[in-house]
Amino acid sequence: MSETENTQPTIADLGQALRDVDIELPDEQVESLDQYRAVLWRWNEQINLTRHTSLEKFVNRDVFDSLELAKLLTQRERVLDVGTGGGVPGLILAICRPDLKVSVCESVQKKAKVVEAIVSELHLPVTVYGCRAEEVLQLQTFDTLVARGVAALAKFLRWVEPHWSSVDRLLLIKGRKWVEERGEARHVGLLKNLELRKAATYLTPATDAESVILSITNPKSSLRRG
Ligand SMILES: C[S@@+](CC[C@H](N)C(=O)[O-])C[C@H]1O[C@@H](n2cnc3c(N)ncnc32)[C@H](O)[C@@H]1O
Repeated sequence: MSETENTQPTIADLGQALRDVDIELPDEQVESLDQYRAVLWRWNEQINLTRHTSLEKFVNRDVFDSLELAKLLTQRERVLDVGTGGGVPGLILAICRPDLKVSVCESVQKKAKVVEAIVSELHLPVTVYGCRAEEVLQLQTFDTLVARGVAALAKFLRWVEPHWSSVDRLLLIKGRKWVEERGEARHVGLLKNLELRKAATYLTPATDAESVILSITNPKSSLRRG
């Protein structure tokens, strides 16, 4: 049976879809992920939060990307997901890495309210900010900012530029255009005082599209780990 937006997958289906891409998670995390998927898809009928409305895309894109990020996060990091949309990667990180202190921000109020409702329904220990990341960084400090699909590198770096004292590093999920984006950011001098490295490269299951996770730090940031 092909999956469409109207099918109702079961938790057994999700467990199998995860195993198909070699993801093994404790049963309770699979259960929470499945609850998240169900609630997200329910809200998605009212407000556009995700285009990934098949189990395959949920696993191969959303869960897979989030777990690639999770591999780069150390125990108990304070993480801010910038532009979380429907909660990716922030809510998936909160489910699969309960040691992390996860916050998410979303500048579109309607979306942020839905994410708040999802967090509350799933009893996730996640702080939701219904505002722009730049505003959150005026109030709070974080070890790592994570983001997927939010802005081109130069734009993102402009947002963070005045706030490096509030953040230790950025971990940004990017597709194949990352080299072009790095060129643009370099061209306008935004990478001059920063260290950028490719922290991970992986192929998205089924499509085999290459993704990278860029790690960007500011050696002068007062939060830098020793
Ligand atoms: C394309 S969606 C990606 C959502 C999610 N990260 C994902 O990968 O499915 C980008 C989201 O970032 C939000 N956004 C854009 N700029 C932002 C900012 N400066 N601070 C917080 N959210 C922002 C948008 O409202 C939008 O919901």
